Amino acid sequence: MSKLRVAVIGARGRMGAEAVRAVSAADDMELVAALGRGDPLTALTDAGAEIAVELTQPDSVMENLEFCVRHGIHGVVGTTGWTDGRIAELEGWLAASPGTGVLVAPNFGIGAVLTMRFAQQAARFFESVEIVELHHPGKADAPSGTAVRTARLIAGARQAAGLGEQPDATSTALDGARGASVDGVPVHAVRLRGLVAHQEVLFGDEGEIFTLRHDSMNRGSFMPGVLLGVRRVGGVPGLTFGLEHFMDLDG
Ligand SMILES: NC(=O)C1=CN([C@@H]2O[C@H](COP(=O)(O)OP(=O)(O)OC[C@H]3O[C@@H](n4cnc5c(N)ncnc54)[C@H](OP(=O)(O)O)[C@@H]3O)[C@@H](O)[C@H]2O)C=CC1
Ligand SMILES: O=C(O)C1=N[C@H](C(=O)O)C[C@H](O)C1
Repeated sequence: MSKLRVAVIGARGRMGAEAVRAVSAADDMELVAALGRGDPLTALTDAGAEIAVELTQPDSVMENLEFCVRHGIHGVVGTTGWTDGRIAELEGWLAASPGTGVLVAPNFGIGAVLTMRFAQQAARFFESVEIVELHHPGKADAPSGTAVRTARLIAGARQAAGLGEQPDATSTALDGARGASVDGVPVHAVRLRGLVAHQEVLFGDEGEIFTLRHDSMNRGSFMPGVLLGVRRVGGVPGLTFGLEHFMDLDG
């Protein structure tokens, strides 16, 4: 069987370097290009890349994806900073390139995907919920893409269950003390040397606290998810948002 021809964009970064190692070590994949900042995107077509793993920064990802989609190169995207406007733009490019697939995964960690699913399930049972995400100080964005996605899933589940706003007497709070509100869910971002990527979701109700916590101790933790995305994305045209769609979570 022929190997999947894979490129990594952002190959010299923390995640990109790990992805280069993981793809190179996978028996069913061939690393055909490894691009850093300043390298021309035409290196992807020159190398005959079928799938590009995109691990750059929010200010670079759109240009890279537009090139990939227009050239029929499937994308496996870990880069964060996704807004409704950006998703609509990406969907527009995909509509003009039928057969091309892009996976955008806010988090490739299997445990992080499960945390999001369990948080969505738990949301309707608790009056209060807050998210604390904790990352290394080199992280460009705050709050994390994972925290934003988790908050939106929780908010959707609360709304579907008919829950109203959470009780919160903020009138005396110092600016920022209650975190950022993502669809009504407070999100707190910690940046601390020594951390990699961590998240806690705290649910509270009368007399009980329910906490979900996930810890990525190193970036190798994201690689099984990246490789799963690479193997699956070519068979799923259009946009897939979230690695859970490539996992049999209910099986
Ligand atoms: N979905 C997931 O599971 C995960 C997602 N992430 C996300 O992935 C992204 C990368 O994270 P991380 O590796 O820590 O960040 P880094 O800053 O370590 O790496 C990003 C790399 O991309 C390079 N780069 C920037 N623009 C371009 C471009 N146009 N073409 C090619 N290379 C480019 C940067 O170069 P330069 O240094 O010159 O700017 C840098 O080497 C972030 O958005 C982060 O949030 C991170 C971990 C897990
Ligand atoms: O920048 C990181 O490190 C991470 N970014 C992603 C995010 O913003 O959610 C995934 C993970 O948290 C690590």
